[in-house]
Amino acid sequence: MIFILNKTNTIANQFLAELRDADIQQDKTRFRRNQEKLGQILAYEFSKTLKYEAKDVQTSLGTAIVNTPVEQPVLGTILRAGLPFHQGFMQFFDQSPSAFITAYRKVKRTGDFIIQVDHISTPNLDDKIFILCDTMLATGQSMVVVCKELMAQYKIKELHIAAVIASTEGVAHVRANLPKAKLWLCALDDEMTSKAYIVPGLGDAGDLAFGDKA
Ligand SMILES: O=P(O)(O)OC[C@H]1O[C@H](OP(=O)(O)OP(=O)(O)O)[C@H](O)[C@@H]1O
Ligand SMILES: O=c1cc[nH]c(=O)[nH]1
Repeated sequence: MIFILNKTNTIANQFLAELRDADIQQDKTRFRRNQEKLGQILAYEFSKTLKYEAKDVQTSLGTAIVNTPVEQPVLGTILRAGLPFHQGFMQFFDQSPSAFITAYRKVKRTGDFIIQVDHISTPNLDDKIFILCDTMLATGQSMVVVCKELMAQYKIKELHIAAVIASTEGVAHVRANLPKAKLWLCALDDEMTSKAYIVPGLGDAGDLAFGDKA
């Protein structure tokens, strides 16, 4: 299953346009805030797939019957670029626990890279619905390495992967290696540079949100 937000004309496209815009994205607060908004919107779309049960809510005048989710998903993100997008998910799933993973591209002398996972801090994911949020899904290698590491430790009930922008190559890599994962994207781009940056993409998500790395 793959859901792509910008296939439908909604206000989300304005946030996505601002996020990609090389001038507007110089405003770091707005850059992070637009990712939060897109995280909120995808969280809302995702929430339509949860199971709901009727709950009695006592108002000051009577009893309202409200359908509420049976369970909250566990959220997760890969530091550091994914933080604002994850924050958006957290604002809607505001009772969910979260997992944080440190992973980065370790470039070899040949120019190729491997994904180095340094640290995982997570609640128990056994029998949980888990949504891993990361801003960019470029080669898809970070997502696959991190998910495989978590799946080796836990029996995840449902795996969902959310990204603001994905490349077609990254989506193919995820599908080949994590066939049961469901994908939630804001946009899907066709190209990548030789250094595996998505084109047109938005540039370096981590640096734009938090500043250049030393
Ligand atoms: O699909 P992949 O090819 O594995 O690339 C995706 C990774 O790149 C981005 O992080 P970034 O490189 O901007 O790192 P940062 O969070 O440390 O800034 C993004 O948030 C992913 O974690
Ligand atoms: O396009 C890309 C690819 C990886 N990381 C980014 O920040 N941008």
